[in-house]
Amino acid sequence: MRQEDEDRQGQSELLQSLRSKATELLLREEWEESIQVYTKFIDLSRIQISNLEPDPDKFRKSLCLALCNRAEARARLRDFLGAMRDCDEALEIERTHFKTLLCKGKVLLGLSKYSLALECFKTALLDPQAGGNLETVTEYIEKCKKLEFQAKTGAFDLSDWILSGFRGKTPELAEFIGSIEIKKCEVSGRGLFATKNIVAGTLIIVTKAVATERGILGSGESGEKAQLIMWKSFIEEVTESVRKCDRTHRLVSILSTGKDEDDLEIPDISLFRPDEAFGIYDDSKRDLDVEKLLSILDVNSLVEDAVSAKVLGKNKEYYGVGLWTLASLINHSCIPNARRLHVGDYAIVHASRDIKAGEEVTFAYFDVLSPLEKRKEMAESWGFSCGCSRCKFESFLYVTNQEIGEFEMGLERGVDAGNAVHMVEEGMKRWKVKGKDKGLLRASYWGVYDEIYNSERLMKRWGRKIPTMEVVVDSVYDVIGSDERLMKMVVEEMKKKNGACSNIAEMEKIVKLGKGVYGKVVSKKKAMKSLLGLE
Ligand SMILES: C[S@@+](CC[C@H](N)C(=O)[O-])C[C@H]1O[C@@H](n2cnc3c(N)ncnc32)[C@H](O)[C@@H]1O
Repeated sequence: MRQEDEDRQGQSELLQSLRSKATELLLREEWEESIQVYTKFIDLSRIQISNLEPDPDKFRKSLCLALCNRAEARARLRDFLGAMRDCDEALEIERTHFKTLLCKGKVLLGLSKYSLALECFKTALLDPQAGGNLETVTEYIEKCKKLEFQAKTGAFDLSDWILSGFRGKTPELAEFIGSIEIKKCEVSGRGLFATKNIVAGTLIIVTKAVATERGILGSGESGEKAQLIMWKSFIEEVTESVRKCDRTHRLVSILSTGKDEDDLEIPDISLFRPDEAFGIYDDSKRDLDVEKLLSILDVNSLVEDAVSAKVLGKNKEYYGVGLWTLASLINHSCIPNARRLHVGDYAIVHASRDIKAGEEVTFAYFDVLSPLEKRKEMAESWGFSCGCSRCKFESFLYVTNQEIGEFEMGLERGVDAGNAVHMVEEGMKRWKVKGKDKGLLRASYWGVYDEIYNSERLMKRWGRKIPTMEVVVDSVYDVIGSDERLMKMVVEEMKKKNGACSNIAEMEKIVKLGKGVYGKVVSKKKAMKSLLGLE
């Protein structure tokens, strides 16, 4: 045998063994290792092709398949950009390579690029291999259409999942940006502002996490330790996502570190739209400033079971922390108008009461059904001093009315809740607190209102001297929007009076509160009733 032929045979055997090894690793789901072996195979194949072997087509075909398989492994490791590059190279070799088109479509779906994904799946149908996989491709096509519709309209429907008791897979959602823009905010840095009137319950954004981490926290020292471990993995995950994707890097580096907020850039909202996103192939890996990233995570990470959020599905059982870039531009207010709903890795931000065009969209970082001093402490632990109009109003009221301080001291000594509510209501007449502002103080002293309306004994004694629960709930809703505690109070009252059924006006009120807590995510009445705990 000639030396040349021997070399060729040697190369061919080497390629053969690399391919078998890589396939085996892929089947064993050892993604990193299979990528390494496929890379060796791909490099060697390229050399063979450029050496103008007698049968370059044979090499091209196997190169196409190897690229496709490496793309699959990269996608599993969430290296979407690497996967996209492999898919594109494979498709240059074979324009309608079925497996590659399927993989590219799935990657594009992962990047929330629904229309491009749809094109891929439609092209896949042209391949003869599609015949045996028609059902899979058709399912993907339907999914792309559904997500594209959600992304355009903001119409999401979780009814069936809710009615099934959250069984099965968590629904996949589209990313959606409603009628909002990013503007300079008077209070601090930038914020999100409504560009149109937004009705309570309307979805404002649906956004996928850069990273999330969940776990079960015990109490005491072990709980703290578990939280530290979770935080460490969360930081690693964010670092990884930022390192792998230039777009994520860009979006995360826009976020506030809590310092010099007034000098921050004001990005255009389109930067956050996945379909308009810049260079999905541009992954010029940047050095990460670790200190900056840690400050960003400190200021912007959100916990899923926060007071202004609800978690649906199995994640409810865990403590979860995550980073949602667009939601990170939402400021805190003690008179918030929005809330979050967490479904899988998505955060759904919706109006918790009507929002006027031009108004800033805000949610509560901490419990705003608390008195001013308590709120100040909580804001401080978040690293800022709250500049909202409610804090300004209440600070002024405290300075001008010494009585309020004395009343609060009485509360600390454990004054009877009925007496306390009566004192606040009478006090508001002397302090000239009128109209909507009454809701602010009722929200501040919600604890005693809650106690009295939940106690038959106290209601018998004080009921006639204080406003009705409905009046108080309405006035608190007007200023802080819907809240689970308001909703539950009205539901319980209705159940006490009429059993599970109610008159239309009461039911409408409960649904309004429910939409404010959960957002408009159901089309079926039964599903809303189940969320409200009425079924
Ligand atoms: C998650 S960021 C919110 C967006 C931020 N304003 C920006 O420009 O990126 C949280 C930071 O915003 C500021 N902030 C949010 N709500 C505030 C409020 N009610 N009063 C004062 N500062 C606030 C604080 O500096 C806080 O650390």
